[in-house]
Amino acid sequence: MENTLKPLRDGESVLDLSPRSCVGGGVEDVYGEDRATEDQLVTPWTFSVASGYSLMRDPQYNKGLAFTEKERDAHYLRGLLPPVVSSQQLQEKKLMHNIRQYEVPLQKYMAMMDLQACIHPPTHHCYMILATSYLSMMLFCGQQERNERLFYKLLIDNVEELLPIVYTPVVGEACQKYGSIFKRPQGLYISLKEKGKILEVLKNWPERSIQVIVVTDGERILGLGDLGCQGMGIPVGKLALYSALGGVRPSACLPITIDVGTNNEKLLNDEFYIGLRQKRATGKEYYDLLHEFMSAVKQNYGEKVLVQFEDFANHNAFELLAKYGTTHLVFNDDIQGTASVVLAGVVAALKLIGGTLPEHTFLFLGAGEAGTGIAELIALEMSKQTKAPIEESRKKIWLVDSKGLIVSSRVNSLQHFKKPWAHEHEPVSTLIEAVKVIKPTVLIGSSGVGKTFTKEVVEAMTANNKIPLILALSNPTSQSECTAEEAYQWSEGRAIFASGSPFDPVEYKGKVYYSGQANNAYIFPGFGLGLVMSGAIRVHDDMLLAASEALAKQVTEENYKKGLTYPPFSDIRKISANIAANVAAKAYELGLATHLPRPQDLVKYAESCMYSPLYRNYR
Ligand SMILES: NC(=O)C1=CN([C@@H]2O[C@H](COP(=O)(O)OP(=O)(O)OC[C@H]3O[C@@H](n4cnc5c(N)ncnc54)[C@H](OP(=O)(O)O)[C@@H]3O)[C@@H](O)[C@H]2O)C=CC1
Ligand SMILES: CC(=O)C(=O)O
Ligand SMILES: [Mg+2]
Repeated sequence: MENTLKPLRDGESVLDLSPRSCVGGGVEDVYGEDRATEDQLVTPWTFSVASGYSLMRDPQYNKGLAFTEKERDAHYLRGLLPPVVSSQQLQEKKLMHNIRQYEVPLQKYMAMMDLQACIHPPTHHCYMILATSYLSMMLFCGQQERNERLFYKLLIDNVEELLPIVYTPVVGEACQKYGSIFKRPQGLYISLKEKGKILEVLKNWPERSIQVIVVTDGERILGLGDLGCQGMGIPVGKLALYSALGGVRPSACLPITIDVGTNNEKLLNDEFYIGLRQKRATGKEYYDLLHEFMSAVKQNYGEKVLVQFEDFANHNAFELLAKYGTTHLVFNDDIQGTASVVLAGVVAALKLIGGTLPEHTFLFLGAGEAGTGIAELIALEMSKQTKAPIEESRKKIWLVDSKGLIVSSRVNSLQHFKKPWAHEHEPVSTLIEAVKVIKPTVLIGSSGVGKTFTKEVVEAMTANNKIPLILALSNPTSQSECTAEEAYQWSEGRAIFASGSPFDPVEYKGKVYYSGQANNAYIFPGFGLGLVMSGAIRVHDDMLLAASEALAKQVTEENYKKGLTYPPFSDIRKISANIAANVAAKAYELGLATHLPRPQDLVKYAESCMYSPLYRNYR
């Protein structure tokens, strides 16, 4: 297609529709038409109110059968819809019924994705139609009726049923099969091919007011390893939760996958693979691309856009967080979000297992992002309580990696993030030995390897503790260190158990046991909302503690009676509002908030900021 539209400024896209006044007072020549000489071609375009067919095909505004009689008249919808006028509730009932008909979870995932908007057409009722590109987008997207508000209504109202579908565990399978199930693009793909042009690529995204970006490079997708470009399912899923659980407007959310290749041979040889067919770029080439990306993000969206790093491999994750933590509003969900959710669960569990946080001894299987991130936040909280130096608190926390217990004799060969945990101890090579010699009161799995909490390990925990606290954090379900059933059976019903991916209640010796879901999904939506609503410019560890404290406070007596250390996800909007308020309060206290003056009642303010999926009436 010949397109000679001349952007006004370097890299500025044709889809930038925000009207600007120019120095002389008129409207800016955004599309370069006034400046075009006679020999230059200009694309004819028109502003139009979305109506008729295009309104039905716009996922942000589509209501399907719920368009009212008045709207059908006003928006040229007569005849395009059958006569019945449905309510959103009835649409929801029908769709839930349809989704429940699918027996295969991946089919449910695909049905949900078919409903969700993936790319927002140009924003607002008033938008530009470029005949050629818009038509081709419509054809590309297929004829599926997409309806963003209905998607979020379903997810919010049926969160416990649908969370495992759009999030872990099913999203893991979706990523593994992404190439085969791929129908239309979701999110923004930035590959090595876009090197030097990332700012332009960002400008191709049709939304301008972005508040939260979730970005992955696909190298450590859940516990499934390197899925390359197919990791896109994760940012898409995380951002769906940002809107559904945390109330951040969907149009303000931008999922991004950075494709620097993959070392996954299976994908490289898969004819349906959607990413770059090359080995991963590393070193300078990798960091230069990431730097260009981070600079372009700040240039395009400003200082207050939140960038959430997700599922990067640990050899890059810690470095990126340290590097950009001082210049950007960044947050690593796997290191920091996980830490906050686990600390909350442990603090809440103290009511059931007894003792204070510093009185407990922790043993981790897995010393990567999640393991060391959690360990550090627990140590920080212990130190706040005891007023002892953090080095002292760390001594209560032990970690096992693939080579055994992390001890001082290994210090020289350890990655930097493991070094603070190299305590004085003789070498111990297995988890079971470590449980026997360290005698932890809390056992946390963050290894990404399933079935590693064996019967022997759980029995050893039970022998040492009246009520062992066992957290199997690895995702998806196939990678869980043990199942809920195993935890209750092997501990003879004594364990308090929570896991990264959900397990159904378990009946053991006539009693029903409920396990919680220790997943950062409790934290990041509310945490992000708190940052956005306060206009925070940096993330601080105390904000993670604030989020954790707010979550722990939401556990009720009724939850405790069931053995739960997390509140149910069905209350998540209320939980997120409380987390957001606590995080925002900390941002104001630390002088990191720019949204001034500080709202008096931050919980109410958080609630008032939250996106609602209810249909709007169109004039
Ligand atoms: N529930 C939740 O909210 C979250 C769950 N997770 C899950 O946690 C898991 C780990 O994630 P992350 O920390 O980022 O991954 P990393 O790759 O950073 O760390 C994995 C760690 O596990 C260790 N490990 C691997 N295999 C074994 C083994 N057989 N025995 C002992 N240790 C082993 C590795 O050892 P070595 O260093 O020697 O290679 C490494 O220390 C994933 O499954 C992920 O899905 C992550 C974030 C949030
Ligand atoms: C939950 C999550 O972030 C993970 O498993 O990576
Ligand atoms: Mg993750």
